[in-house]
Amino acid sequence: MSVLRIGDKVLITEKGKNLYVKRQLGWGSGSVGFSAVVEIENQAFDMMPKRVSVMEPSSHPKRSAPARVKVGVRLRPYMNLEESKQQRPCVRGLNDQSLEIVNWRNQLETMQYQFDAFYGEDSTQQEVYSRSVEPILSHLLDGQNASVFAYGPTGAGKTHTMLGSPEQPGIIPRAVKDLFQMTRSENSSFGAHWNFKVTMSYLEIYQEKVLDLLEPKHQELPIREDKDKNIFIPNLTQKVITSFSDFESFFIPASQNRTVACTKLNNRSSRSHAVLLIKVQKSECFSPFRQLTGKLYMIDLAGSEDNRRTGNQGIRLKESGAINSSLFVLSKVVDALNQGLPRIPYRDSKLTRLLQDSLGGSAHSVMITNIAPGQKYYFDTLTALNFAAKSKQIINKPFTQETTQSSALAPMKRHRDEQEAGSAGMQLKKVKKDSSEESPKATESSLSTYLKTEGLDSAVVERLLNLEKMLMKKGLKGIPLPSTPKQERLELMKRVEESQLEIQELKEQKKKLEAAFAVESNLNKSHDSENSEDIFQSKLRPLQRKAVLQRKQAIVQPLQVQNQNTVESPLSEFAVIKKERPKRMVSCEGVENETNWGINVNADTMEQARKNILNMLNGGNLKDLKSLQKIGDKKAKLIIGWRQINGPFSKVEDLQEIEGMSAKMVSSFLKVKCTLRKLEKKTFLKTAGR
Ligand SMILES: Nc1ncnc2c1ncn2[C@@H]1O[C@H](COP(=O)(O)OP(=O)(O)OP(=O)(O)O)[C@@H](O)[C@H]1O
Repeated sequence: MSVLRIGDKVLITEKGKNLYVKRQLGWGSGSVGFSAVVEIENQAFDMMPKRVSVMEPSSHPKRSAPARVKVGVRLRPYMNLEESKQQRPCVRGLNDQSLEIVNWRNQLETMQYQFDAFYGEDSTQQEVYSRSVEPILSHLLDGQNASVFAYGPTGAGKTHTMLGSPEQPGIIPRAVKDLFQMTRSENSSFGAHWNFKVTMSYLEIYQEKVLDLLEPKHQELPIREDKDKNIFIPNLTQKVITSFSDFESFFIPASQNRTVACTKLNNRSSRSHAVLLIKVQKSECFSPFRQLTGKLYMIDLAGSEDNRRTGNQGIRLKESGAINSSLFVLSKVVDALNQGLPRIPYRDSKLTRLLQDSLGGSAHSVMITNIAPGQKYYFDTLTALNFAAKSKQIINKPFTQETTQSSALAPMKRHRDEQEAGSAGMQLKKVKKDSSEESPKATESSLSTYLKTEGLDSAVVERLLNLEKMLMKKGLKGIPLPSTPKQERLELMKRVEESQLEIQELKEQKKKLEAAFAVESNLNKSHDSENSEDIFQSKLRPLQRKAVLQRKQAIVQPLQVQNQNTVESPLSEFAVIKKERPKRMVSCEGVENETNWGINVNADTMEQARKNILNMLNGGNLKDLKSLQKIGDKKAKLIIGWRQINGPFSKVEDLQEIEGMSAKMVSSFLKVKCTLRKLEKKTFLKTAGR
């Protein structure tokens, strides 16, 4: 291999495959060596995972050239004159790509670094933006991801670079403005060929918690990964924005939610990493109805902090610990990527998990490393420069996120997208729907919730009926189809059909049950009002008839009285008579007994009993009521409760209005069988004792 010079374009072909070359380079006195990627000439990534549309295989899968992480270094000016007079800067720019810093081991030497861009103290916001950021924005409209992040020690100018001020707007406002401009000009040059939908989300990672800045919630949000290894945050608020002023209306108040505090090194020091996500969805208006989705992450990292100098204590110290440890993991990730390790520790911190796509992932990434000029920042600056030098070796593998919709569904989906993008007044509702879109698996939440509860017996009828009502109201065609993959959509349709069948079956079952219930209650009435002979004419089977009879007899089975034809009850309301025809009885144990006794209740007695029971129902206390047969504590309380709400019972039948009181039970009161039994005992015992 021949000797290469910096900037040389290298292309080594091995068995028809292109490779790219890394080599060790040294600058200046040669005291520091670090590696740099000389150049990448590609076509070399044939083995890259091929993204296939989840809706329908795209006819034009697009792969992009591998893209190295681009690194720019920005040197902040001295912030006050005093400081600049007292200290000599420790860093010096050499040209628009390189700089040098004094070697602390040997004051006579400097260490030189080369990056994609170097921005000196006098650099403007516009310069940083147009050189480092603007070139990657076009990838978004091609359905690729991009990310820009500011890294560096506390107080070095990260927030200034990313956000800036109204007078000196930073990367974020400039990029958003340009994105809208780009969508407009794309349509003006190609006619209204594409429909654009732009959304934004904004979050912070504070003490290892992901928090929504657009709609702050109390709990942290989880980070998830879908089967295609895309990172997403379920339930993160997503706002549809149609203009830059729309963006500002959400972003400015949300920025106030970010955790900022005063430290010795910065009056407004960011205590969290802030991540702004802008998603651009581009849907083709005509066949083949392609849909391209590009995401732009703009990240203002919290600065690394040397707590001997920040003076941090208490909560500030805790925050600082979280910031430093996540930045430490970030540097481990970069090391692992550079060493080609099989395991990259993305999962070791929330920050690296979110940056997974930006470092070693699919995004076109730009890192702006901010450094400060003062001597007191020397070691922070050195650390930051070394991190930046390592990062620029990372190769990302961008791809185009393209799907093709079937022509039948595309206009429907487009219509829905247009509605969503067009009506600013619906933002809140949209957010909920849109946030779930972050997950390619998630579908319209209401429908999927419905499907999940489908199996529940108690709720199923009501839910199915609601669905049916909805279908009746709108008709299947009226329901906007969820933005799900085709297969999932077909499944949903199938389940709706099944649900309708189930509704039908349930309705039929309900009818049958109602009919059966009606028969049973008629039967009960007839049992209670007619004499036992009628039972034999009923539709009951012989064994059942026998059992009913026996039950009846068992209840009225008299006591120890024998050899008496009639015994007058001392209360004289009840006449206990001896039946002419002995009846056979089967006891519970199945032993046949014979008894001669039954009770006949005359009409007057019945009327009297009715009054007595009514009096007891209206005036009886808990204990009195419990003395009635089959009335336990619960039912007695219910009777008292009913009385308190509805006033006195006007007739004994009112009891049926109480839950658990059947017509049969009421009827048994009327026949006074239960009371009889108690009275009989007393009476006959007394009589027998006479
Ligand atoms: N290039 C610049 N030109 C003018 N002022 C700057 C520049 N860079 C930073 N500043 C100023 O320096 C101060 C610190 O900057 P900034 O808050 O952006 O630092 P930071 O790196 O975000 O700090 P932290 O990590 O603590 O949040 C601010 O007052 C900012 O306005």
